[in-house]
Order: sequence, then C-alpha cells, then structure tokens
Amino acid sequence: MAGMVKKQPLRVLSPVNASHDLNVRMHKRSKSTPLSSINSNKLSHRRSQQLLPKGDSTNIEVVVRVRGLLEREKEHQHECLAHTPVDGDYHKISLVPKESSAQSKKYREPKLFEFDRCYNSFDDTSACYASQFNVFKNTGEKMVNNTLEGFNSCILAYGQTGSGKTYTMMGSKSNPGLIPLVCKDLLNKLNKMTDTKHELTLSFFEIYQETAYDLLNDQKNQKLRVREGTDKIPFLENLSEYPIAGTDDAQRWINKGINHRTTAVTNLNTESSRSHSILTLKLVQEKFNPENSSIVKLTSNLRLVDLAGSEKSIATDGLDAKRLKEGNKINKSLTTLGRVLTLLSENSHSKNNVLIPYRESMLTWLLKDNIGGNSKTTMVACISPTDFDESLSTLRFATITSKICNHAILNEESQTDLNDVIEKYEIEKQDLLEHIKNLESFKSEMEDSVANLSVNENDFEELQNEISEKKDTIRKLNNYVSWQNKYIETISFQSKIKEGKLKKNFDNLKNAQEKLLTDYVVQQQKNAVNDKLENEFLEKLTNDKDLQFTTVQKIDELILQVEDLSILKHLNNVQDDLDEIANLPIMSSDDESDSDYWWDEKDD
Ligand SMILES: Nc1ncnc2c1ncn2[C@@H]1O[C@H](COP(=O)(O)OP(=O)(O)OP(=O)(O)O)[C@@H](O)[C@H]1O
Repeated sequence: MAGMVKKQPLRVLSPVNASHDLNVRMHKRSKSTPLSSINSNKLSHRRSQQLLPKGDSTNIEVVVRVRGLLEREKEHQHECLAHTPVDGDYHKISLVPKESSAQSKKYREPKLFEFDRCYNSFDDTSACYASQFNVFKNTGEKMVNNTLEGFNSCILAYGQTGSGKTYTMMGSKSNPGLIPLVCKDLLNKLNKMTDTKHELTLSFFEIYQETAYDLLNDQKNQKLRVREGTDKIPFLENLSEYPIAGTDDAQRWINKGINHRTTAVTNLNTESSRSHSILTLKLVQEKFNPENSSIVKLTSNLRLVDLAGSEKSIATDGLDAKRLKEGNKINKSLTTLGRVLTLLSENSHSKNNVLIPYRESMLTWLLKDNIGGNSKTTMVACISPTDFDESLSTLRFATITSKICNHAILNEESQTDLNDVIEKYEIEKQDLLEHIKNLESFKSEMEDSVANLSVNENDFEELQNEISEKKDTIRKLNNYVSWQNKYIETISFQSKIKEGKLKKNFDNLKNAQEKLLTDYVVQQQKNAVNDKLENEFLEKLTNDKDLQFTTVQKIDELILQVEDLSILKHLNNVQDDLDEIANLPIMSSDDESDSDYWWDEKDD
C-alpha cells in the first residue's frame, strides 16, 4: 500500500536500559528536562553518537474520571455514589456505598482517595467538572509537549466495562476525545516548528484474546508476532506504520482502525470494546544546532491505550459462550496487568527488585516500557457513578499504579562530526536539486499540455459538430423506423380491406356462376326435349309437304330469336371475370407508390 512503512523496533536511542530505570526510586514529581537545557557536546571531527542518559523520574500519573449518568440510569433514578469535593480540590474523590446495601458500619463508611486529578463529568455545576476538552487540556496536552521534547509518553484508560474509557479516549464526532485532540494539537505544533525537520507516523493495533492484530491492515485476521530487539524493547513484527501529514490523514487512519476494532453488545454497554487497542504516534525530529554545528535527532513515541473493560461475572449473566470466553480472557490479561503493576509499585519502594513477569500476557509485554520503564505515563481510571464495588476496585488498582515510578529518558542522538553534517546536508541539497529538476520538467510538461489543449480546441469543436451530426442522423433514422412501422401498419390494413372486398366479389361471382350453370343445365334439358320434339317433328315433316313449308318458316323465326338470347354470351363474360380474379398478383410493399412521403420526412 502506498505510503506504508513497516514498523521497526521501537528503538530507544539511549543505552540506558529498562532495568537501570527501574532502580531509580524517586517518588517526587519533577519537571521534565527542557530540550534547550541539554548540554551541547564539543564539536568533534569524528562521527560520534552522543547518547545522553538525561531523563526524568516520575511516578505514573493517575487521573480519575467519573462518567456522566446514562439515560437509563437517570430513568431508574440511580444514585450517584462518587463525589468530588465541593471546594474544588481536584485531588480528592470519595465513594459512598448505597445505604440499602450496607451491611456493617465499617462498610458504610465513605472511601476516600487522592490522585493527581479527579474529574467529575456528571455534574456540570461542580468545580471539578471536566468536559472532553478539559480532560485534553489537563492531561493530553502535557503528553503532546513531552513527545515534542523527545520523551516517550503514554495515556492508558482503565476501568470497568461501560465506565467511559472509549468515550474518554476516542469520544464522538461532536465531542472528540483524547486521541483526536492529541493528534490535532501535535500536528498544529509541528507545523509551527519551522526549524525542525520531522516525520510523524501512526500505527494502530488491538490485542484480542491474547493475539495482536493490525487495525490498519485490510486483512484484519492476520496475527502479529511480538519480537524483541537487541535493546530488549518488545515490538510487533510487520505492524504497519503510516506517515501523517495533517489531521485529515490522522482522522482517516483512526476511523479505519475504529471500524476494524472488535466490539460487541454486553449487559453493561451496547458497544463494548472486547479488545485492548493501542494507537502509537511515532515522532522523529531533526534539529540543527548552529552553536556546535551538530544535528540533534529526537525520537519519541506517544501511545494512547484504550483497555478492554474489566467484567464481573454477574454482569456477564445471560451472555453467550463467546462473550463469556472473551470476558474471561479480558479479565485474565487485566489480572496480569494488575500483578505486574503491583510488583512494579513494590519494586519502586523496596531495595530488592523482583523480576517482573511482563511476558505473562501480551498486553504487559507490549506495554513494558510504558508501565515500567522509559515513558511518562498517565492512567485515566474511569469509573461509573452508580457502581460502588467496581469503582472501588478501579480506584484501588489506580492507587497501586500511582506508586510506580518510571524513568523517562530523552531519546536523543547527537551527530557532531562537522564532515558528517556537511555530507548529510550535501545529500539533502542534491535530493532537493533533483526534486526541483523533476518539478521543472513536470512544469514544462504541463505547459506543453496546456499548449496542446489550445490546439485541441479545434479538434474539440470538430468533434462536437461530428457528435451533433451523428445525433441528427440517429434522429432521422428513428423517424425512418417509425415511418416504416406506420407504413407497414397502413399497407397491412389496406390489404385487409382489399382482401375483404375481393372475397365478397368472389362470393358474388361464384353464386352467379352457380346460378348460370343451373340455368344452363335446365336449358340443356329443355334443348333435349326440344331435340326430341324436333326429330318427331322432322319425321312428320318428311312426309308432310305443307308442314315442311310452315316449319321452315317457323325455324327461321326461332333462329332469329335464339340469336337474340344473350345467356351464353353473359356466361362467357362471367367466366372471363373469374379467370381474371384468379390471376390477380399478390400484394407487396413495393406495390405502394407513396414512398415519397416518408423519405421526405427522413430528409427533414
Ligand atoms: N463522561 C461521560 N459523559 C457522558 N456519557 C459518557 C461519558 N463517558 C461515557 N459515557 C457514555 O457511557 C457509555 C459507555 O461508555 P464507553 O463505551 O466509553 O465505556 P467503556 O468503558 O469504553 O466500555 P467497554 O469497556 O465495554 O468498551 C457510552 O454510551 C458513552 O457515551
């Protein structure tokens, strides 16, 4: 995929390793070492990598956020059991058990806790109320600044399912959470840094049932393997990293990751995250220090972690086997996290360092540096205002975490060899010149294209004329076809009429012929009688001279009468007519002579 970079080991550029960091037991919070105060190394003509174990030992910061009441909790008038002080002391929070559920006096007593900050998001009139933006301002922005200074940083959202972890980390479109606000702030600040060359990349993965998946890979089911580099820092092999140039880029990849994340409906949350998700912003910055002509390279990771919610088995009642199995796996990895954090906090207070079982779960293995090493880490402990037991357990977990001391080091590499610096800038200059050359040839190509465009204008006009001609031809052809249809209709109608007429004539003539034939037969019979009479008469005539004389006279008269008779003549005429009909030609479209009509129309 274009722009994709395969993830390299999360390399810490300082030789100070995690075990060394763990020996540092400082529980007092101290300010980060500002970048400007880093000692410049003496100019050297030999390439050297100045590895500066400068750092900052700080406890993991813990902030608590009590989420707002949900609609269904308001409807059922659930009591709010978490309280922040009315005087606005944002370090304190108390949990008060429900009166009805209290069994002993001791149990009924409010539980008081103190943390770095306690946000209340259920009562906007409270002095400790915090909107999404306030949470970013007080917690997220600090992490952006750490990252820019060259420190690894991490924000970790922990809490029971449905307590507001995803809301705090991701938020909604109208109320963006820490992840989008942090990305935006980091990009804004980077854009203003004109003296720094930087590269920001983003990766996003989830751990579902102890297996890591790349959330930015379309082949989502591809399992990722954890590897360790020579520096013993675990990383995911083949995890994709994408360069981020602006907020649109960041938003696009984040949305893609969210869509790939495993969620499900549970009893406590309609869209419960069933996996731990880890988004990493990796920043590499290079600055030129004119004082000693060195290049300072800073590498830092900002990790934003949304853990899957812990679940009581009672809250999973009625769920199917898959949800229960998921819940068990989630609880198991969170239990390992709890054990690792407890051991880390004990190590922070004791001289004997216990071996930390990071590898017992993929989550603790991959978060090794963030929870017990080179990172400035904040845990946001999310609690529901209505669930005393779960909130109490979360706050106890948060208390243990707050005792862990991390030693974040400045991930700085200094290149002070002047020749190397010159060589590096020379290479960059050559690259830029090459780029300019490419741009110039592109520009001249574009100019040619523009020139071609004007030449092509005529072609374009011709093409348009051709198209309109073609359109006209199509219109004419359509007319032609519709005329043909009409023509066929008309001639078939006419032929039907003609056929009808001819049939009628034929019938009439047939009747006439039959009648004439009948008349003819009758006449023949009459003729036969006449012949007989004539013979008898002739016999008599032969013997009778007077009769001969009168008969000759009568025959003459009769001949004259027969000649007058037109019956035979008429019969002959009828026969001629019938012959003529039988010989009539069959009609075809060619017989019609009105073709001029549609042709005129076609030419129209
Ligand atoms: N600060 C808040 N103010 C108002 N509503 C909130 C707040 N935090 C969370 N919510 C609401 O509470 C519900 C649960 O929140 P969310 O999904 O963030 O919990 P979660 O802890 O991530 O749960 P899971 O572990 O199951 O994923 C959501 O409907 C969310 O909108």
